[in-house]
Amino acid sequence: MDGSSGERRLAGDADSPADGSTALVSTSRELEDVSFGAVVDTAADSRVLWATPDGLEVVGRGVAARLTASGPGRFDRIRTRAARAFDGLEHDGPRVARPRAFGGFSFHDGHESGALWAGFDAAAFVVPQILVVRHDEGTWLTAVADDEDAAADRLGRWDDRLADLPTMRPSGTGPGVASTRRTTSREDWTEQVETALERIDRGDLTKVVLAQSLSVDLDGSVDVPETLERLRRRYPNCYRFLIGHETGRTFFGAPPERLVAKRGTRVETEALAGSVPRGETPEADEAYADEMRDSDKVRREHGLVAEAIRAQLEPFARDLTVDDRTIRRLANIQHLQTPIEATLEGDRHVLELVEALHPTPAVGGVPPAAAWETIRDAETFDRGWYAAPIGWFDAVGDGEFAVGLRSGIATDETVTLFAGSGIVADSDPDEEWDEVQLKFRPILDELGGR
Ligand SMILES: C=C(O[C@H]1C=CC=C(C(=O)O)[C@@H]1O)C(=O)O
Repeated sequence: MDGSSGERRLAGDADSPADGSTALVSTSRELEDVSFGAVVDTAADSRVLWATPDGLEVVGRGVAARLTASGPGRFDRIRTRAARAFDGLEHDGPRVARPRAFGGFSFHDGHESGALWAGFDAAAFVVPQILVVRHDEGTWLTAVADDEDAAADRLGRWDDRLADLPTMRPSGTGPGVASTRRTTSREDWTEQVETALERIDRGDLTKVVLAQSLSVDLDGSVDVPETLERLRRRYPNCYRFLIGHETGRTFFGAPPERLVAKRGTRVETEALAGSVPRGETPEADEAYADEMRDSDKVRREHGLVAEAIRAQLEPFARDLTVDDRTIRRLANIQHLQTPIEATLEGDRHVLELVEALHPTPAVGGVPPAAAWETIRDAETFDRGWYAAPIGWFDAVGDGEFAVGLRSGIATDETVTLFAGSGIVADSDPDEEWDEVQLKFRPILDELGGR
């Protein structure tokens, strides 16, 4: 943080401004290029990185406003607090460089940030003091502060600071993996899957996504921005995110799955569920894809997700289109994907859609209550923010959220990874085990020092 102004904290149960302050002011300037990793690499303060497959990249530092909430009303409370934080906001710059609140939610609303997730509340967003945004419209630096002079001053100081940073930064190699520890043994996993299958057999449950975590001790410090840069090269059609907390913990990942994107009344989402590996040859690749398309089990698993998203979105929509299923190919895995688009009936905040959609049965299950109960009974680790909505929203309630998959939480020399898979009737515990291991690979490979 540059220390010239305090943060505005909007938390607790009172919805009055915490500091009685006036509106936020923001100002932008176009930049020559800058290395995004370099902007967030050594920060000990709050830092965020957000990048989408369509090429938007944003990094942020410091806290102009912090919004936190807990419990079942957390989506609503964040919205109320955001309205106060953004009330009267004056932005001098292009739309792409406007202030946005970045952050996310925990998977469960009853989340309490224990040791692993220290600093990560059940809902937490920051409006950064400094944003660097890159899109087709160029690269922009934005400063946010409590008044015009402070914003202009911050902009000037960061412009000078960025001029000293490299425009290219080597993406390096991973620190190397010293050892890994599982929270779920193979025996425990088999038992968890079999218990879920019994519930499915009894008719209490149709689908549940069970997960595992893998704790990785490294040979040296992890550089999360560098790791994300390497993930960008291997997984260019995935999101990338980093949420770095002052506690020194950083949640990061390269998820393939969009939860929702909203601009005005246009909404885009997708069902992404069903997985097979990549083949060694184009023929083997296609054979796996065919196997997935033809599998009754995968079709059921996927269909439940598409149907739940359609049903959740319908009450908000004037029209809604469920497109044809396609195969989504990532470097190490293939998924079944159904794009879903809608036009909203009226003016909505993206967080209303996030609340309606989370968790989709791609990460939760059907029916939701029985799936949540099964997850709580089965899992021996704290999901925290894994598989939960991660993204941003702006002053008018537009925004974009990914599902926090293919993710991990890092401290200096450890990273805890998370991955899961959908269990439906006919699931085989051994095949589901293999699928989970495949989903650990993207980050594990980049940590391994290949
Ligand atoms: C739960 C995860 O993946 C979800 C997304 C795509 C495919 C999935 C599957 O085939 O089970 C999962 O629903 C994860 O990556 O941890």
